[in-house]
Amino acid sequence: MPGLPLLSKPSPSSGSSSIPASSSASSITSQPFGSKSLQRKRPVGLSIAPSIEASRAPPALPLSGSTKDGPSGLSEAEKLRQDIARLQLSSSQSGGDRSPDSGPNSPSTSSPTGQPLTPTTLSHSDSSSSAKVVDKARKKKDGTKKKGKTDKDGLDLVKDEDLEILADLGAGNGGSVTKVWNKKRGCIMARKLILVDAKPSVRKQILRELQIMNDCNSPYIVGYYGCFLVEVHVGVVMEAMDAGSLDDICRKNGAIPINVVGKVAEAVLRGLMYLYDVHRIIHRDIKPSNILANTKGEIKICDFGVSGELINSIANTFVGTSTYMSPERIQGAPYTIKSDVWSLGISLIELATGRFPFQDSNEATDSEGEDSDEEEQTHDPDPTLPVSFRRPQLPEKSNTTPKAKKSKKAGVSLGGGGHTMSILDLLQHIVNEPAPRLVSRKRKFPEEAQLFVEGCLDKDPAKRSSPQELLASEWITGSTMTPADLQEWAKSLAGSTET
Ligand SMILES: Nc1ncnc2c1ncn2[C@@H]1O[C@H](COP(=O)(O)OP(=O)(O)OP(=O)(O)O)[C@@H](O)[C@H]1O
Repeated sequence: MPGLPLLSKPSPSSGSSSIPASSSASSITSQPFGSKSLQRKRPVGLSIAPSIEASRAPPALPLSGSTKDGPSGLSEAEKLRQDIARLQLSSSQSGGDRSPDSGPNSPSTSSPTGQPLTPTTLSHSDSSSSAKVVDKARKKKDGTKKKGKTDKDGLDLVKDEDLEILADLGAGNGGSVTKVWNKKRGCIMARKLILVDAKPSVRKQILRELQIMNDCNSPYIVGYYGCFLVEVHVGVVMEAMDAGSLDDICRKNGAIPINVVGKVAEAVLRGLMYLYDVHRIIHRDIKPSNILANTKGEIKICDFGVSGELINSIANTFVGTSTYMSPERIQGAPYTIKSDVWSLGISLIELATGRFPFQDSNEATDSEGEDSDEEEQTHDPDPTLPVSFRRPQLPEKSNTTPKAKKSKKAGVSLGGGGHTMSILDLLQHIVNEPAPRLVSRKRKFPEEAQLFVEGCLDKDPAKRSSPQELLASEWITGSTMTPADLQEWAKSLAGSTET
């Protein structure tokens, strides 16, 4: 971004705006990413958008603590209540697409004991079916009337009192996710509870996510069934993906087979293209924890909290900063769909090798699953290149682990606080050093897969492959993996939530 101040690592006493007031020298040196190699070789001349720092979220202000503001005299909490009510209404009006047996976004139709209630078929790997879905969604956007059930009987309005809690599924920066049984519909769903911050910017972000989820209908996007307010939380009810997120899968099972990773790549690209073509949005937070799988063999993306609308753009603000972020995003250049392509490339290396690519090969941990490559070297093996950076250890993730812990292990989010310097170091590395590659000392990856990842990770976004080009690549078109194979893989995973 032109005119940005250069970012050098300031000392705590420098008074630079790059360092939060609470940072201390010890907190800087104790950061997990603060590798020796970095201290030896400090990149110079790097410009990182100052808004990365601005993205560090202030503490949440609960609804009850909100004050009246604005000319309307309504408190932010009241505005949120009204917005949620409007969204509930629009969800129920589009309820025909959300009944349990209504296609790609159908919820998991097993009883809590695992007995299937309504069998569904797998169709997403068929590209023509994807085109039809895009077409359908486009018509929907154009105002074509939807078929199906309306909310006459209130069936489609998901209410908290209809949900029986079965198990914890995980926790993120935004809230916790629980597996629930919808007594009224007789099916399993996932409920995410987000602590409401009454600040307008946060309210806007939550509503943006809900609106996007509400508008989406794609086999590559996690289905959405409704939202409601519960005390100081917004409850979001969505499709339960019973094999969990890919970061969990990787953590429990080690590296994912490369042919499955190819299918992950295809599903994510189709999801991104759906968002872009139909809704004019870019995801902006592609990473393994936002890619979910189920035992039907489906792979879908979720988490639109930081998705940016291309029209009426908020695209130059930094939100959702993470280590999956592309070099141009780190430097404050405008977001494009190619930034998501970069994040996909980094995610694919992580899934295929079982390790985050920016990790010092000497510091691999044994907590990455038995299949992980302890001797992994995902960077160019040329010894003259700088040593890559260490990712913090990945302890076994408990479903009840608070996000604070998860942030610490992953060290990926500036929003979590406490990792600012180390992550800035990593961001500098991403900008200044060669991109990682899909290589392994232990495994031989197909050349087509390596070329695909190389296409994702060109540091110049103009030269980076587009989703269309990637979908047409040999790795994707030449895949021999069938939907049944994918289903078999998903069913074989340890820890699927319905076993
Ligand atoms: N629809 C779902 N079905 C099954 N599991 C889910 C679902 N949504 C989320 N999860 C699980 O809950 C975890 C937390 O999800 P959440 O979206 O709150 O945060 P995250 O994506 O892990 O992290 P961040 O907040 O940094 O994006 C996920 O990692 C995943 O394991």
